[in-house]
Order: sequence, then structure tokens, then C-alpha cells
Amino acid sequence: MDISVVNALTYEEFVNLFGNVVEKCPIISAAIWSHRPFKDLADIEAHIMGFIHSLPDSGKEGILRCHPDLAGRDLQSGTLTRESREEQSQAGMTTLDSAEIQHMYRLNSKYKERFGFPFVICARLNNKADIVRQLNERLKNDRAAERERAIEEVKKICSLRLNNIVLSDIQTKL
Ligand SMILES: NC(=O)NC1NC(=O)NC1=O
Repeated sequence: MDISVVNALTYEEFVNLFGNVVEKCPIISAAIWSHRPFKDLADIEAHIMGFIHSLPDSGKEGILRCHPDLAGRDLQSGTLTRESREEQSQAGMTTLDSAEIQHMYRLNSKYKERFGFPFVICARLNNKADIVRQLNERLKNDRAAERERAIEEVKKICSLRLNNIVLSDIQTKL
């Protein structure tokens, strides 16, 4: 990708292209657009991470709350974003049997009850067994540690989505 192409985008085009690198949080790409010109993709990523880090705890938790549950209602009803659907599919969440869906539902509910935000993990970097194991493990954290842990996962998801855009989407969307 030529970064000059990205730097020449209007904010509408920029938000259209990068708006979902953090799930359902286009405000982040809308905010960082004003930092153009970007040096490269890593620079865009650094601005996104900087924005997230500048948020108060309530803002970070708000970002987490924009994420759909793994194997949750949005997946079952076909209302996931394209990115999330691909990620959940890669982690095996789209081929669970009904007992496994129930198990995920119970774990997700327990997690949300404890922390007040949904369990978030980079699905592309974890398989079904990893996800269940980490959900059980992370339930033992305190809220502050878990908030930071979950934001680390958001960053991984964001980084992979950014790379994906550069590799495949930029040609078709521009
Ligand atoms: N809850 C949760 O982790 N959701 C997600 N993870 C991921 O990689 N994509 C998602 O939508």
C-alpha cells in the first residue's frame, strides 16, 4: 500500500475504510484522521492505540461493550459484522454443536456478570479450546487487570484487521 493514497483520503473515505478496525467504534478512525499525514501503517496503528490509551476506564470498557459475544446471539442470527464473522469462523465458533453453544453462552454470561463487559479475545489467534480455557482463566482476574487484558486483545484484533485492509480491501474499496 502506498501511504500517500491513505493520506489523500477524505475523512468519509478514511472512516469507510478503517471504521471497523476496532469493532463498531468508527469514532476512533474519525478521531485519528486529523493526525495525517501518517508515515506508514504502523503510524496509523500507533495513533489508534494512543487514542484508546488516552480514554478513561469507562471509555475502554465502552469499547469492549461494542464487541459481540463469541458464539453469541449476533452469530446465531447472522448480524455480526463481516470482520467479526470471519474471525469467529476461523476460531471454529460457527461450527459449534448445541451443547458447545450453550457452554459458551454460560461462560460468557458468567464473565459479563462479573466484569460488566463481554469477554474479548483475538479469535484469529485462538482456537475453540484456547478460547474456553482463557475464558475460565480470565474469570479469576480482578476487574482492572481484566480490562487491560481485554484491551490488549482489542489491539491484536485491530492490528490484524489493519493488515487485512492493506492486503486485500484497499483495491476494491477505493
Ligand atoms: N467477543 C470477542 O472476542 N469478539 C471478537 N473477537 C474477535 O476476534 N472478533 C470478534 O468479534
